[in-house]
Amino acid sequence: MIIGVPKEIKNHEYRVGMVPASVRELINHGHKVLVETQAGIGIGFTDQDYIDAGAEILATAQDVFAQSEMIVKVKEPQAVERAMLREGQILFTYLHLAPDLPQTQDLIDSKAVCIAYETVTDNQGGLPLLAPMSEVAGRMSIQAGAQALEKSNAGRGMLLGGVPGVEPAKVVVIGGGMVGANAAQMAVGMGADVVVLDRNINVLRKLDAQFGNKIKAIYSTADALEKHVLEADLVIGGVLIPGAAAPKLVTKEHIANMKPGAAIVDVAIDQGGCIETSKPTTHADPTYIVDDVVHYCVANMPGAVPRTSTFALNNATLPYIIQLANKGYKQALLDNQHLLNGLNVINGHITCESVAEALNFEYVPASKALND
Ligand SMILES: NC(=O)C1=CN([C@@H]2O[C@H](COP(=O)(O)OP(=O)(O)OC[C@H]3O[C@@H](n4cnc5c(N)ncnc54)[C@H](O)[C@@H]3O)[C@@H](O)[C@H]2O)C=CC1
Ligand SMILES: CC(=O)C(=O)O
Ligand SMILES: [Mg+2]
Repeated sequence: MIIGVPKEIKNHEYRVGMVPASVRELINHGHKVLVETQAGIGIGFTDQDYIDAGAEILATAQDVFAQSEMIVKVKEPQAVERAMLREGQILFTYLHLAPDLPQTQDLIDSKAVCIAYETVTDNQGGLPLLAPMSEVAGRMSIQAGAQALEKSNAGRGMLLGGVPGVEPAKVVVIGGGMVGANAAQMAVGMGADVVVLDRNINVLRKLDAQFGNKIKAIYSTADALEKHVLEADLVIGGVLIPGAAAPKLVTKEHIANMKPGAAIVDVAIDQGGCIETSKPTTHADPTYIVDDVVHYCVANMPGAVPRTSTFALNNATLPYIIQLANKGYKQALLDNQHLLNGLNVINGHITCESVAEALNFEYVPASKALND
């Protein structure tokens, strides 16, 4: 198969779909890899590194899209990239379609085969291609939140861990999954007072086993959420209903009643955000203020640490890229139900039920759409 790796074009996005070591694996399986010039330069990989791994370098994204049977990316395709997709071409990347009607409509119109990293599943009930970036974003959320709390950023002027004789900040993490557990780990390490809310009791049990009495793991009722959010200095939004738009758990009334200078980091912003006042921001201008509360809502947080993130992402995606390349999309999807769960759009049909529901499109089961 001919596999194409364009340079990412989202704001301050330096990750790349494949590192040279992944290219070498594909070449060893007998495939051809086309890489856009300078695609990896943001993390120190030169064109020569890709050539040494067996890739061919192309001058433009247009060339890569035109000549490749499968495009491997990191972030959702931007409008100019969507315009280059064609019928039957495989697109393997994050999509986050539920809050993004224009992208969804363009992918439907393209008739491409669009497989989303974030809805691929595994045997343990996890999301193996989302997990590594959730680890990164969860850990980063505490750094970002600590900065947002600084006075010069309009925060309350609090140090997360306090100092001897002065209370630490209260960090409230909503959603105790991959993002939430990693945020809690960092917040505990910095000496904050940490509460994690989740509505899955097994998740709360797991957190209890991991952290003991270093955190409070609380069942997430509307009551508990309101109490802890109003007491918080820093709120981390890390909930997910796979594929679906995030539920708006923190309302604009909550925000208005939070402490002046408190901060929120809405990591779930890529699925629309779990805070009513959230709107996506970029690394170039990551925060804004609503009712004296500092909002950080960057939708590609791992892009800030692209070296760590690209390797972590590639470690997870490579086996699936190889399956798709070796077998072709139809056989690879039919052979692996977990990869099939990643199929969001094919041949103009929406095959992810939660995306169809969020955007009012007809849902066509993947097994049916594959044979259309
Ligand atoms: N902004 C960014 O750069 C990044 C964003 N993310 C996003 O972060 C979000 C979280 O991802 P993961 O931690 O991997 O998901 P996960 O599935 O591991 O955890 C989500 C948790 O939310 C809980 N939850 C769902 N509804 C809830 C509710 N109403 N109240 C309390 N808890 C609830 C679930 O029980 C689950 O434990 C996703 O939207 C993901 O796409 C992930 C990586 C990077
Ligand atoms: C998951 C995601 O949105 C990211 O890594 O940018
Ligand atoms: Mg206020």
